[in-house]
Amino acid sequence: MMAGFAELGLSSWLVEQCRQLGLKQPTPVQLGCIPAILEGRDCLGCAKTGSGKTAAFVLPILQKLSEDPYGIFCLVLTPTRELAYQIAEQFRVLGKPLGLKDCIIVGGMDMVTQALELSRKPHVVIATPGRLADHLRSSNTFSIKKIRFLVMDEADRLLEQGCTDFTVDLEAILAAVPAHRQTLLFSATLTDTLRELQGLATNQPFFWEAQAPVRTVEQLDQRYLLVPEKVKDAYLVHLIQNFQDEHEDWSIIIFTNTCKTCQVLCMMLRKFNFPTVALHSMMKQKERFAALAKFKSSIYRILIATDVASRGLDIPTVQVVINHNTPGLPKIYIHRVGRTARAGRQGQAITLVTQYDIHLVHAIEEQIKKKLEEFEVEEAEVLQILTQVNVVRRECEIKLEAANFDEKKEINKRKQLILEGKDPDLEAKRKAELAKIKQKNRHFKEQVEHALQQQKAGGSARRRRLTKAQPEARLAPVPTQGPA
Ligand SMILES: Nc1ncnc2c1ncn2[C@@H]1O[C@H](COP(=O)(O)OP(=O)(O)OP(=O)(O)O)[C@@H](O)[C@H]1O
Repeated sequence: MMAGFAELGLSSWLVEQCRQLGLKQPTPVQLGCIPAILEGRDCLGCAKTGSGKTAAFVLPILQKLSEDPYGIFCLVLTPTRELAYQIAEQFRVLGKPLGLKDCIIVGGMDMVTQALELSRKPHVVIATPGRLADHLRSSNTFSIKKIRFLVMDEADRLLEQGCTDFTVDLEAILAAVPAHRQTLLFSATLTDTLRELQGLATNQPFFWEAQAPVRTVEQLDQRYLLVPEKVKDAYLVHLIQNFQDEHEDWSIIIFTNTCKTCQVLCMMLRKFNFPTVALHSMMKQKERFAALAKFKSSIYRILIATDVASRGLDIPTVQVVINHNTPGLPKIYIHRVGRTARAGRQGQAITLVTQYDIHLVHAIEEQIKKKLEEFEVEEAEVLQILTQVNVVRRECEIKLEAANFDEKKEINKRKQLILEGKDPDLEAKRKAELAKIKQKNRHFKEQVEHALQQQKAGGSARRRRLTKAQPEARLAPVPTQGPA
C-alpha cells in the first residue's frame, strides 16, 4: 500500500482538502518532495508534465504557513500570466480553511491596484518576474525581505534567455529576498539549466527526478505527419474535421510559431466554422484571459496559441495537441505535448513536419528517447480541400494586413503602458538603461573571469589586472545569487 498524504507529514486539514479536491494518493513527485520540503530543505523537482508538481509545493507551503502565518510568507515566480492565475487557484482552493490571502502580480493589469494589494501583506504572492521587479523598483509599500519560501515554477524557463529574457528582473528580485529562505524549483525539464539552479538552492538541496526510460508520459500517443509547406493548412483543416466527425466531446490545442500565424489561422479556422479562440502575446490581457476561459469551459473547442500556452496550463479536457510547426527545441516539444495526457489520462500529439524540419524531429526523438510514429492520412481527401483552404487563408492574411497587425503591436504596447500608469517614452528609456546595466554586468563578469583565468595561469600580471577590475565591481555589483 502506497503512503497517503497523511503519511507524508501533512496535517489532517490538508489531507481533507486533498480528499475534497479528488487527490487520493500522492503522485511520485509529491511523495518525494513533500517530506523534504517539510523538513526545511531546498528542493529541485523534475517530473513529467501533468504529474502534480504544483501540489508538491503548494501543500507543504500551506502547512508551514498554518504553523506561523504572516505576510508576505511565500513568493512564487512563474513565466506566464495565465500560469500565475492557475497556481493562485490551487493555493486558494487547498488553503481555503486558512483564510489564505493571495495576490497575483502580472503584467497587463493595473499597477496601482496591485501596489495596494501588496501593501495589505498577502500570505502568498504569485508573480511574473517583470511586473514584480517593476513594483520593487517603484514602490516601498511592501517588502519581500522576510519571505520563508521562494518558488520558481518552470524554473528553467525563468533562467534561460529566450525571447522574453527574465534575467535582469530576476536579479532585482533575488537581491530583495532574504538569503535565509527555502527555495523550491520545479519543471518538467530542469536539466539544461541545472547548474544555475543549483546555485539558487543551496540549503541541503533535495533533488528529485523521476526515473523513467521515456521523458514524455506513456499515455501519450505521439505522431508526426510529413507535409509540404504549401499544403500544411489543408492538412490542419482535414485533421480537425476528422476529429470533429469522430468525437462527441473534444478539445484541441494547436501551437504555432508566431503571433501572426496564430491570428491568421484562428481567422481561417473560424471561416470553416470551427469554434476557435486564439491566445498569443499580442492580444490584450483581458482578451487572453477571456479566450482561455472560453476554451476551458468547452464553449470553444480549439485553442490556437503560441508558446505562451506551452508550459504548465492544466486543462483536463484537451485530448489532442497539434504542432503546426515543428518546435526548434526538444524542450519546447515536451512542454507543448504535455498539455494533453495529464494526470493519467490518454492523449494524442500530432506534429506537422516539412522536409526542412526532419532534423528537428530527430533531435526531439533523441531527447524524449522515443520514436514518433507516422500519422496516416487519406491524401486524396486533403487534395479535395486544398485550393479552398489556401484561398481562405490568403483572404485572412489580406484582412489582417489591412488591419495593420504589426503596427498595432506597437500601438497596443504603448496603450497598455499608459493604462498601467507608465509613460511609454520613459519605459523605452528604462528598457535601454536596463540593457546598459546588463551589458555592464556582463562586461564585469567577463573581466572577473578573465582575471581568474590569469590568476590560474599564474604570473605577475595577475595582481595588476585584479586591482584594475575592483573599482568596477563597486560600480556594478553582480548579485552573488543572480543567475548567469
Ligand atoms: N495526487 C494527485 N492525484 C490525482 N490528481 C492529481 C494529484 N496531484 C495533482 N493532480 C492533478 O493533476 C493535474 C496536473 O497537475 P499539475 O498541473 O500540478 O502538473 P505539473 O506537473 O505542474 O505539469 P506541467 O509540467 O505541465 O506544469 C492537475 O489537474 C492536478 O489537480
